[in-house]
Amino acid sequence: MKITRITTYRVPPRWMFLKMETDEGIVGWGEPVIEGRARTVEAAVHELSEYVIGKDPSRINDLWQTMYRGGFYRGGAVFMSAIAGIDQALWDIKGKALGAPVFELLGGRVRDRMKTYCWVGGDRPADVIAQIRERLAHGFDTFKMNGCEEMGMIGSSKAVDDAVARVAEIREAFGNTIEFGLDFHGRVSAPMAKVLVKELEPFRPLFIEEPVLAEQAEYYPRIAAQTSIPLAAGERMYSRFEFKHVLERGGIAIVQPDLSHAGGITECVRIAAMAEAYDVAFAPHCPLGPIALASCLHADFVSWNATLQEQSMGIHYNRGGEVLDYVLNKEALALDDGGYAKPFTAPGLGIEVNEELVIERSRAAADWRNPLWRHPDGSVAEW
Ligand SMILES: O=C(O)C(=O)C[C@@H](O)[C@H](O)CO
Ligand SMILES: [Mg+2]
Repeated sequence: MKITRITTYRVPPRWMFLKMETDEGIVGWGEPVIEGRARTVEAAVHELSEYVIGKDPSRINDLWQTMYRGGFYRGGAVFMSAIAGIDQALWDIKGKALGAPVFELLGGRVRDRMKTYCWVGGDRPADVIAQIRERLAHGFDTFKMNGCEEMGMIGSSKAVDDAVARVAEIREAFGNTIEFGLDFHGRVSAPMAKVLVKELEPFRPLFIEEPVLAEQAEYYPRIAAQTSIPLAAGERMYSRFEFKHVLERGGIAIVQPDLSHAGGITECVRIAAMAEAYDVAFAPHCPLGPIALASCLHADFVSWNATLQEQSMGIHYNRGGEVLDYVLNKEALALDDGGYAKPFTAPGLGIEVNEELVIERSRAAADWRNPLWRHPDGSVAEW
């Protein structure tokens, strides 16, 4: 079998799908994207396709290594996202060619179902009580929200008190009947992370995500030393070679690589295995579309230390497009009571992409951009 063509489709709300065709008629789908830089990743996909077109799609490992090492320069968000989408499509093709779901090709399932969580609260966390109630009614009991709004390097007591009050209100309303993670989203400086974590300790959030920016990873062990709250990070780390330093230094209890940013299924299953060796949990980041989510779930089903899966149904970013819009066999991504995903039964990634809708919506796909926030003094604020 040979790969004959790679086509990319930028689609609302902010995703990109990749269609990989072969000379035997088997088609694979991937989701290479950096939210807000879709066109850049698209260019990288088509540059990397020079290594892929005409090749045997069954040789995933060699194609992966060729894309990663072949261009001398390597790593980073753009190229690792481009590799990720191509990798996902290769696994989709392999599964379809062999008539097996991808998790079977990776050694089979370690679990019968996978726990997922959903977002509440939006960019500026608000109305979280009402949104938790609404999601509870649909069977979810595990949530994530932004921990704060903009935060100065040395933030105000009001900003700290607002963050703590929101969490106190949640615990007041729901006690321990729900779990929730707090995403600091890179908005919090190292000094302020120490302040916030101390104030949040009594409310026991399930985890604190990106307690500081990935480029401040040396603070993870120092922050971990002052709190019992598990720290999570990984959405802005792009390969085993970045995660190894974090795992060696310690401090992170949950790694959250994104299957569409960190080299795809091939790389993220390896990252999960590395994390397991350090007794660190695996909880893939996935605020994206159905192909990314399916890829995550295959990695979850074969990774013993997979604990929680992010999924973006109903997330505040999904304007103009939702996860199941682009899936014909929607039941494949149906979440049972408690937000559990069940194993795929169809071969490959296990979802049937609605290609007609993808093509239609790609025709007028706006270029999504994240907001550019500024502090009161006019300086750029981390979003
Ligand atoms: O889902 C998460 O954990 C996030 O931090 C959301 C962020 O990744 C945006 O998708 C960036 O565009
Ligand atoms: Mg996050």
